[in-house]
Amino acid sequence: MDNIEITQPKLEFWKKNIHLKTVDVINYATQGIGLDLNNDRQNIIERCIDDLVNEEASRFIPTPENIRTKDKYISIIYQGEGKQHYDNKEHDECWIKYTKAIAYALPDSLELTWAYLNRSGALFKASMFDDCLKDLDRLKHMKIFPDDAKLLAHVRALKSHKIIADREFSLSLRRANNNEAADQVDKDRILSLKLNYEILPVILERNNPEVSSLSDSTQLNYSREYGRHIIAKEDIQVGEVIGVEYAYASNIVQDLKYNFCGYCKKQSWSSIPCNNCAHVVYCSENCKINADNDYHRVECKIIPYLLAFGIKDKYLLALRIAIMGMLEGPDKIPTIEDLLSFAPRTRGFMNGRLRPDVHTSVAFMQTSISINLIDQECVSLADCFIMSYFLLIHMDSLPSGHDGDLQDLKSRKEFMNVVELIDKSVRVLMNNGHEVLMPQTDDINQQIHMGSALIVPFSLFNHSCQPMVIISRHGDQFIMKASCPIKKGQQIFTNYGVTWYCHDKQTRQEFLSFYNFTCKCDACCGDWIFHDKKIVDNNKINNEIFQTLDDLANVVEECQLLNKSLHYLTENNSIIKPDELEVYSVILNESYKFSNINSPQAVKLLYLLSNFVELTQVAFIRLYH
Ligand SMILES: C[S@@+](CC[C@H](N)C(=O)[O-])C[C@H]1O[C@@H](n2cnc3c(N)ncnc32)[C@H](O)[C@@H]1O
Repeated sequence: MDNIEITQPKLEFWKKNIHLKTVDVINYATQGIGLDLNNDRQNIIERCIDDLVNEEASRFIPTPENIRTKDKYISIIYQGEGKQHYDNKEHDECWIKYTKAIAYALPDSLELTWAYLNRSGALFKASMFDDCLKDLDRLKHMKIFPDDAKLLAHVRALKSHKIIADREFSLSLRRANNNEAADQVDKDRILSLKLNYEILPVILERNNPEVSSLSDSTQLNYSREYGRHIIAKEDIQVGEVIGVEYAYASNIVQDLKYNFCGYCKKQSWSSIPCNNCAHVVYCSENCKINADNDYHRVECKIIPYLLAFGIKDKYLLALRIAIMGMLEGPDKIPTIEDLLSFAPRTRGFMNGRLRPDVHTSVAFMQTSISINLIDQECVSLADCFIMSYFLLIHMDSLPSGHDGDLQDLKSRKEFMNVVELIDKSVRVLMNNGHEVLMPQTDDINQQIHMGSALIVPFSLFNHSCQPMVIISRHGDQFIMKASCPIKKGQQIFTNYGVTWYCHDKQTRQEFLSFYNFTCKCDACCGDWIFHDKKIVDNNKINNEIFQTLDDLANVVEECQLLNKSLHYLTENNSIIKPDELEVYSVILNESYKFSNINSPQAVKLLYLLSNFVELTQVAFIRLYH
């Protein structure tokens, strides 16, 4: 059942065909008549569509069959699978199946009542009593609530309340006896600490007047060589917060879409579904309303079709960005003339400031496509045609009974406008998007890939294989911190792939080929052989950093302590509070005094700090016990 969103063979064939056609056109346009993929974009898009409409096999966009959105029978199947996992005591698997049963059930249906009740049972078994009670509470508002279900719900609620009360009582007893040790080994307590761990939003002390989500210790510059980039206006210490921002738009990968709130991106166990589609859940009514207002009311109707076409997560996020632009209003989507009228440094500024929450700033972000990536380009353009088609159908901009003939569509200006808007969003996202990773409690060394985010001000930073910053995520807020001391006037570089510094030069340059520039960092120019990731893992870091230096006994000792505590924290699955990180930053600031900033040793220090920063983030939790 897990392959509900399978791509259908007819669509596969059509997509393949449309990709092949696009390959021909792009090859001819770029190599044959020398058009530029970046600057002659409109021309290339028009040529692609021209070619498609001349080809009978590509001309009609087929309508996917058996589109599954809310569906009583799918919900029932998931309930059955959930029950099997319940009997096998597989709590995590059981919970996810019941959540899917909730997502697919029709509003106010008997299936929805049973799905909530069953999930409350899974949560009860996994000792998630607060969430269990939330699900049971929802049942009170269900239109269909049979007596046998009512009785079960009532008994479960009573049991949950009793366990919660007993817990509180024993906790207060322990506190009264000051029995810290016993307190620490209480597994339930640790789990509930993690579940309820909230990090307050971080607020910058001094804001940059032009880019308010960056610190005033930074400045936005422009040069021909680097484009827009950020420099330090004053000396910056390790650990100093450089930027704090919410994503303009972000998404959750399909595999994890039932684990997280689709709006605020918190892991959520007692989630509620969208009323119309089965593809998103939320932690609260509030998040549901916000998502609908911002983008989901449009997305909701077309996502099932796009999933049937096998459109990938990144393109779906680009579509979301385009929809947000359309909903903000045509004045927020700049024209070509607007694009040309701005000075390069202040592109997209409004009243002298960059507004990371407004589509205009997104539309002015840098895009550049490498000629080496033709394949990706073709997939991308073909997907843009498909997304534009379904978007227009939903927005009722096409005549009724329209049969998907591209010839007819091509003559419509609104179709071409939408293709161009989505294509632009794809390119903005590819060039500026951030991968969002999350630590997980069961294996702290392996992060999970949660999704992607577009964080406008963070995209003003250029790349270096020796990054100077570290980015962590708290809910939908992203925090950038200095990972090494930065001198006044220096450009501040980030790393476009969090773990790239573990790879050799050739591999790094392959990754970077997409961005169309040659990295001139010391590691690339000097062709350093970066250490293998394993060497820097945990307890091997300490002595290596300082082995060539004689008189650093204190720093070595502190680093060893630091390393030991990291090891301890990792083993015990702990969370570090952001203010606790300060002490580590002090030690690292000291260490950097004795270690050349442009050296592989400095990368080891960076690795040490990133491990700590990782532990300040809430980890992905699975229900094991
Ligand atoms: C996320 S943007 C960075 C901001 C960009 N410089 C701008 O003007 O908006 C990525 C693009 O910046 C440029 N870039 C990034 N790192 C660079 C570097 N180290 N040297 C030169 N250009 C770089 C490349 O054109 C890349 O495609």
